[in-house]
Amino acid sequence: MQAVKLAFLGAGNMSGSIIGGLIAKGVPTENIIATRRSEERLSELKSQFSIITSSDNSDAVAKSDVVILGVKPQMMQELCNEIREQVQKSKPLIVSVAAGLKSETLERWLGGDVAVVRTMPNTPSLLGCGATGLYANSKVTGIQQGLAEKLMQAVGLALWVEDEAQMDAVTAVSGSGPAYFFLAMEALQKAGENVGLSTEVAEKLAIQTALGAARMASESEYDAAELRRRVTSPGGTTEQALNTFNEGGLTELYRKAVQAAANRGQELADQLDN
Ligand SMILES: NC(=O)C1=CN([C@@H]2O[C@H](COP(=O)(O)OP(=O)(O)OC[C@H]3O[C@@H](n4cnc5c(N)ncnc54)[C@H](OP(=O)(O)O)[C@@H]3O)[C@@H](O)[C@H]2O)C=CC1
Ligand SMILES: O=C(O)[C@@H]1CCC=N1
Repeated sequence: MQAVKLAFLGAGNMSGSIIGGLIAKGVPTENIIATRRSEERLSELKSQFSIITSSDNSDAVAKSDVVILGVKPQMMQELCNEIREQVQKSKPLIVSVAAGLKSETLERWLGGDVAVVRTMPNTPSLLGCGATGLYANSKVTGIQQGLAEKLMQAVGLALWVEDEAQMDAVTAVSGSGPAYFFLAMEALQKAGENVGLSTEVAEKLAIQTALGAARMASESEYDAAELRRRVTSPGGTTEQALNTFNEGGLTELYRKAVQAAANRGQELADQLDN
């Protein structure tokens, strides 16, 4: 990754998280160009990361080996129109982080015969704790595939899917997933306040408990179900809480929520593909 020139087009929340994660891993800041339309936000990015910033997307493409498309799905066709000519000239590897949009659609918007890796990262990439699903179209060479994998591995876990349709499932589980856990922390904090804790104490306990549970699930030889059982004393306090979650249909609620997110990915693809 050290010598690879990277362009992040549309460097907002998601791309900013990847950029931060890459810099923390030692990727040279002079090899990273980030674009946005807002000059104010560009100077914020420059002062935050000391990277090269620009509002000229085509010029950023011309100077890069790998181009990360980081705009919202609804803005993607406009961006592709803007960079198509340069992409056809210099043929960089295109990496999309957009939800829903299929690699075939992106390739067509970019004029055809373009190597596209569709990815679905998440914002914990900022801390090197990301989780990214990747899918490569048929134009991606082995070397480019390795490059995309290294890029995402630098900021966390990177897993390839063989069937592009699974990218909507990845989006629904890990792309959107951090928000589910943030919501759980918010809810646990509020519930803690309800049983008498101060906001500050409830917040700290909720966050540390989430961190501890995630680390245990990740590092322990036991799976989450066994770890859960080990907290749950028969006739004890946890059992009462878990019974309440079960009565409220928490597992079914997760199923529905993840299904709704996956459906939305598909819907976005159908709406935007033209
Ligand atoms: N947020 C998340 O957790 C995740 C997001 N994603 C995907 O990442 C993509 C971006 O999401 P997110 O980072 O949240 O969105 P943001 O709005 O934070 O970032 C996108 C940025 O793109 C810039 N932009 C829009 N059009 C252009 C253009 N033509 N040229 C240059 N810059 C442009 C905008 O900045 P300005 O107005 O200054 O131009 C905008 O802030 C989406 O496709 C989403 O599906 C994927 C995984 C997780
Ligand atoms: O909410 C979204 O559409 C994007 C994709 C995954 C996370 N954020």
